[in-house]
Amino acid sequence: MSLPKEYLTELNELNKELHLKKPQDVIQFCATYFQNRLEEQRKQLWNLQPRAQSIGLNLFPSKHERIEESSPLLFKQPFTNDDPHSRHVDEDGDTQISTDDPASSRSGSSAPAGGIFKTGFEVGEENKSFIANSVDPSTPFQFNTRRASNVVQVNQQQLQQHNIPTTFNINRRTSVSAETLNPNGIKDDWKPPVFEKSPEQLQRLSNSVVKNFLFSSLDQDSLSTVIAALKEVKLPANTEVIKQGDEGDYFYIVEEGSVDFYVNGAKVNNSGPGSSFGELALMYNSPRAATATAETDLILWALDRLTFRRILLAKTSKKRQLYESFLKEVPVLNNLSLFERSKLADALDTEFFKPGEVIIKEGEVGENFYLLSKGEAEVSKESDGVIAQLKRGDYFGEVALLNDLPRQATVTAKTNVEVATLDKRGFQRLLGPAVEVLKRQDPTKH
Ligand SMILES: Nc1ncnc2c1ncn2[C@@H]1O[C@@H]2COP(=O)(O)O[C@H]2[C@H]1O
Ligand SMILES: Nc1ncnc2c1ncn2[C@@H]1O[C@@H]2COP(=O)(O)O[C@H]2[C@H]1O
Repeated sequence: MSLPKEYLTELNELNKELHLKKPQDVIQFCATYFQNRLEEQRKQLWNLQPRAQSIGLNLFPSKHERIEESSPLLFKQPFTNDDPHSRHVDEDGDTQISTDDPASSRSGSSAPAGGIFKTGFEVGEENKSFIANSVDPSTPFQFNTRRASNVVQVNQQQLQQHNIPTTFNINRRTSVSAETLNPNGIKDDWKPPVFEKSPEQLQRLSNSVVKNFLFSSLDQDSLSTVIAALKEVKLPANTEVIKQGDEGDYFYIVEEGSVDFYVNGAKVNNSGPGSSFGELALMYNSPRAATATAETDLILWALDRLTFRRILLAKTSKKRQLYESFLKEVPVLNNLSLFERSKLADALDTEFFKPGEVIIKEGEVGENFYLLSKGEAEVSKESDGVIAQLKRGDYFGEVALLNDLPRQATVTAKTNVEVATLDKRGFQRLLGPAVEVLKRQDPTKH
């Protein structure tokens, strides 16, 4: 009998990790590995809550929701007394299920978090009788909702339609502890991993990986931390390194070989030595945006999610963070994918203008495209006077670049103005589907 695909995926991932880390205590390793997977999944589920709510589901029933005697405990993690899925008795003696809202702090049990296996497999007396009741994950999907009558049947098609992964055991009650959802998703007692490296590996790292642009802005301490946390991964050609839709675990830098990227089965990209990939899911806590497959044998350096977020992301992608939310507000960029938007953010520069300053002058050669991020500006023509007003989220300077013409109008700051600028090359390469929209909306043709 063959196992369901999701099980095989989990086991393959574990296998990959075992090969990478070759732990001495295999059982402890597997236990910790699955504990971390579980936390990640719950977090992912939390991110899906808005989408689930849009189809009438609540993945996080209220913390104080009473258990109906007839309702079974939907998922059991039998390792700690502090199990967020367990029943516990609250001050006024009521039995409750703890489904802590991840946005609020951990509450309920006063027992210290046991942590997997730290308690020697203690199972709270209260919990024991429920373990047997855990729902078989192979049963049809059921979400428990907040409503009284309570169980909503959701078929796989509906989940897929709304892009909610069907791979996890949706039958369980989910909980994300506050610990896993602090702003960076980083535990306070977090310590970066350290992978010992031979002089030969260090030499290779200093010849190649450290030259990746992401490392250039790291101070010496951060650089040492990241280098220690990198682990070498050698993979044969045709290996799937990342699968579209999966959760993000590692960020990769290519030392040798080349990688193909596929979105919905179509090849969209290829990258070689010195490049990096796998950052999007880690930055945005989103599912993997593409499948990455080894075109040739590969030597990669992998950086775990937490070190990536805490060190690399914190120090290097200020610009992405700065522009991330603004770019979402720009109507003309609505159709850009997350990938396109973040590449665009990387390429933007910021310029400031005082009231009355000319940003673009009619008749001059056009070099930049502009997105107005702060303030107000006006467009005028010598022949017609003021013809348009611009505010946050508006763009200008596209006409000259699209048509290879001199500037068709003057743009002047009315207040203090901040603009994000994109040079001609970036304009041609990075605006993707937005270019068609810009052409359609050409103000000189209306
Ligand atoms: N066109 C593309 N769209 C999305 N991701 C891409 C593309 N080309 C390369 N990638 C990389 O593929 C990675 C897949 O995992 P992530 O979504 O974490 O990050 C993604 C990017 O680093
Ligand atoms: N009616 C208009 N005619 C010309 N340019 C306009 C008009 N309205 C807005 N603009 C913007 O003003 C910009 C001046 O520089 P560009 O010609 O490159 O691109 C132009 C447009 O982005």
